[in-house]
Amino acid sequence: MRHAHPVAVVRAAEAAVMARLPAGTLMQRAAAALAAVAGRLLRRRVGRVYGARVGILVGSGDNGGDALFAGARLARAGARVVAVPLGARVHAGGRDALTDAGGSFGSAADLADVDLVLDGIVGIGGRPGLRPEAVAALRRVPADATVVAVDVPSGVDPDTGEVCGTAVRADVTVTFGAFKPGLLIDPGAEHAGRIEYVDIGLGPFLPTPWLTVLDDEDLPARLPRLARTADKYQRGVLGVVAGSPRYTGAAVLTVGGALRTGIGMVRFVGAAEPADRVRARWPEAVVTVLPDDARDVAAAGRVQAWVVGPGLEPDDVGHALVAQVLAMPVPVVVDAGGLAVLAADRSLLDGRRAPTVLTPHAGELARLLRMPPGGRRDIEEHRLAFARRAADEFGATVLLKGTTTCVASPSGLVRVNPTGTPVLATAGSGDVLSGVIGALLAGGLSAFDAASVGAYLHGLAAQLVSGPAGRPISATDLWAALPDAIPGRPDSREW
Ligand SMILES: NC(=O)C1=CN([C@@H]2O[C@H](COP(=O)(O)OP(=O)(O)OC[C@H]3O[C@@H](n4cnc5c(N)ncnc54)[C@H](O)[C@@H]3O)[C@@H](O)[C@H]2O)[C@@H](O)CC1
Ligand SMILES: Nc1ncnc2c1ncn2[C@@H]1O[C@H](COP(=O)(O)OP(=O)(O)O)[C@@H](O)[C@H]1O
Ligand SMILES: [K+]
Repeated sequence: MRHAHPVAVVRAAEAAVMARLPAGTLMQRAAAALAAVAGRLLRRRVGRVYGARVGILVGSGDNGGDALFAGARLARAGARVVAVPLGARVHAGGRDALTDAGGSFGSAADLADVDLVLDGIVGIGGRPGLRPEAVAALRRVPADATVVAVDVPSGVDPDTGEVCGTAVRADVTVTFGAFKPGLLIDPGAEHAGRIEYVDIGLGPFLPTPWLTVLDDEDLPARLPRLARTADKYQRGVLGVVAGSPRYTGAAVLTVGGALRTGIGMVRFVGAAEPADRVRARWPEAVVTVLPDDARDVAAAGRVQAWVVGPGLEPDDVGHALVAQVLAMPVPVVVDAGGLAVLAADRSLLDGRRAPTVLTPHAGELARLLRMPPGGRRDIEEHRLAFARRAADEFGATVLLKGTTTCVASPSGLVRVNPTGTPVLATAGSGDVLSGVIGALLAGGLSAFDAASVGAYLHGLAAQLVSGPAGRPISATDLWAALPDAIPGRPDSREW
């Protein structure tokens, strides 16, 4: 699992480590690692470091210092290094090291033929937005040069991933001591490129993180345990209230997502038209057709969790369905039409004790939070903050969909999903996701694990089926890929 820490926490840890070490030690650790990564990239690009051309964009702080010391190491290895100062000052030690090693200082015009650029404009001390001279220098960097951001791509807010105006777009970001939230969340994540984490010894001084990213190896221990003696009820039963005469496909997609994640049983409850479709596609689902007034969802039988909302119309019938489901003392995933019902009547969450997972995209969250026009954009630019705010306000786990899916718990924890891919931006893929999360909830996972593991598996399934070239997929393709996305490790699953 990867952890991220905000700037204030990183600074405090750095101060604690620096108090125990000779001055400059941390910067030398950072610069050595940075030079190693840059050297590797140069060898891949031009075959060697000797004679390669390196540009350094140097701001006035320690971020520029890191870049200059790394540049000195590259110059000693024979690279032709030119530094372009962009601030009022230049880190004095770094400046001397570079010139002693044979590097030079120049202007933005000297960047015209560089193979690789180190972005040392600003790091964790940067305020969002770059100054005009930095923007002008960036324009002089050849389009095909390899760009390596030092600690953070300059212009990206390290705590939030926000970008205001121009920001560096890096191929690789070499980050020191801890991941910063802004490297993991779009738009910052997109600017960071591949992230190389460098351990500079802050670990013992960092607190328990509130922001984490799951990795493949975290999954087996976080999946429902499949006991050798399990029967279908012990594995878990999911109730699905989805679809309407107008949106029949959502019901089929959601049920498919749940069945393919692995579950004891799915009970589908809905109107005649989606019910017929579900029965036809998924004979294994147990289907209850509701009368037109949608009374008595609970009569369908006992379940360990519900999904309510995909393809539901937010009319009186939709309201009655969501109200009945949320009144039951089991975990519930609310998606799509269910979120529209909630946006109009937030009192449906009053008095709920069992866990609730809300799965809005930015537009749905803007309506849930009753934001003025433009709210959707605001959310997309501040994804982390809004996911946390919504989780706090609704007392629910909130999975904010989109380019970087963020899962926030009411206790303030966040997991950022690393497996998302834009091929998922296709109608119906969200319906499949709600089924996946529902199955994990019914299997006994906590709301936070079910939502974050669900997003992880959903993204991985999309990657598997679409392949490295990002071939287009449709939502039903995810069904076939889901079992392959779920790691089966006998030792962790009690076979
Ligand atoms: N503190 C430490 O122990 C370590 C810090 N390291 C490096 O030091 C960096 C932090 O250094 P600093 O605290 O000096 O801060 P930065 O170098 O990130 O930036 C601060 C300087 O940039 C200027 N600035 C801020 N926003 C700007 C903007 N939008 N456009 C142009 N200039 C802007 C400020 O006036 C200030 O002079 C880290 O990101 C990392 O690269 C590493 O050497 C590892 C150890
Ligand atoms: N650019 C993107 N990168 C990664 N994932 C994306 C992107 N755009 C959308 N997604 C994912 O695709 C799914 C779309 O869900 P949703 O908006 O509910 O669509 P629908 O309602 O049509 O099923 C979500 O899981 C979302 O996070
Ligand atoms: K930087």
